[in-house]
Amino acid sequence: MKSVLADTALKIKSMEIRGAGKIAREAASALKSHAESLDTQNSGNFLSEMRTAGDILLKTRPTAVSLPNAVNIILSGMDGSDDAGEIRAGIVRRADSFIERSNSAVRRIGEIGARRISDGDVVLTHCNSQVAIGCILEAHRQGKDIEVFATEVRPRNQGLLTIKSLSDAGIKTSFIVDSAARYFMKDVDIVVIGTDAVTVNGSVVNKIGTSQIALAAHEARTRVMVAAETYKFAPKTLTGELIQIEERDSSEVLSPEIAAAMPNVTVRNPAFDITPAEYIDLIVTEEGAIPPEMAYIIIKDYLGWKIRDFDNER
Ligand SMILES: O=P(O)(O)OC[C@H]1O[C@H](OP(=O)(O)O)[C@H](O)[C@@H]1O
Repeated sequence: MKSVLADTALKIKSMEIRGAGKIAREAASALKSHAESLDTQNSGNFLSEMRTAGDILLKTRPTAVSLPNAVNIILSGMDGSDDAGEIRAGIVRRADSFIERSNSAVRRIGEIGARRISDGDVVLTHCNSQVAIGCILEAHRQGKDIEVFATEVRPRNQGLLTIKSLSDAGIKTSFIVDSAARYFMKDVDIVVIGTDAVTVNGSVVNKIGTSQIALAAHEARTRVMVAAETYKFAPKTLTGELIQIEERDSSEVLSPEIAAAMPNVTVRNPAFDITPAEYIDLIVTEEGAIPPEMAYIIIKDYLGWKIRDFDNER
């Protein structure tokens, strides 16, 4: 039988488990199960098994920083004890607390973000972000009469998940192809999106196509609001490290049979792009709404990362 950890890693890689927040919570849960399943009493073996488990999860998808942040939160502090039982209990405690804090952050962001959506607004969203949709659903729940444009999100069509949630909630929704975003931007009051990573300079890494939408929004003077739990802020960008943009398999875009007939064609399939801070009005976190320029403060003062924390990684 496959272990929960191996199963979760596989599901994250294949995108059966997807969405930056969910990836982080499922990784936390898998680390907890793994810790509970290890029957070794030797603390050295226990630590090394857990570090290997963390590495397996980290190798699944490279962009969403919620994943390394979750792994780091759960595995940090393991070295403080030489009692395997105590280490296990610490991991279980931190995993439970991470999952609880994540769920409550999603709810809190929904409440804060909904205040920025007014009665009568037309909202555009891209991809399938639980937190971004949470803001839209909460605005609707408050009785605001809103309408949504939701993009298709080629090649994985996450837009289908989004329109299902919006439709189930009774929200009037227009489903559009990704390339129609600029065409409709004149009708949109606010773009509401999620993120996989926020860098120290306030850039937002999100599903491919986001930066084009933000550019069109900027041109049309339409506001862009990003919903982001604080564990989506990328500490290593403090050291100048860049976020790795995942490039997924070409078969997601073009079937191998069709591709085989065109040997001179290469499919490029980046899953994310980067939207600079100047195209973003506001980032809504569970700690409140902030301008993107405050990302540095979130990473350094709120999350408590210091540049010397990375000294031994040089
Ligand atoms: O955490 P939440 O807000 O749900 O999702 C955040 C982001 O994660 C998704 O990535 P993918 O579909 O896993 O590649 C999308 O880019 C989405 O905007």
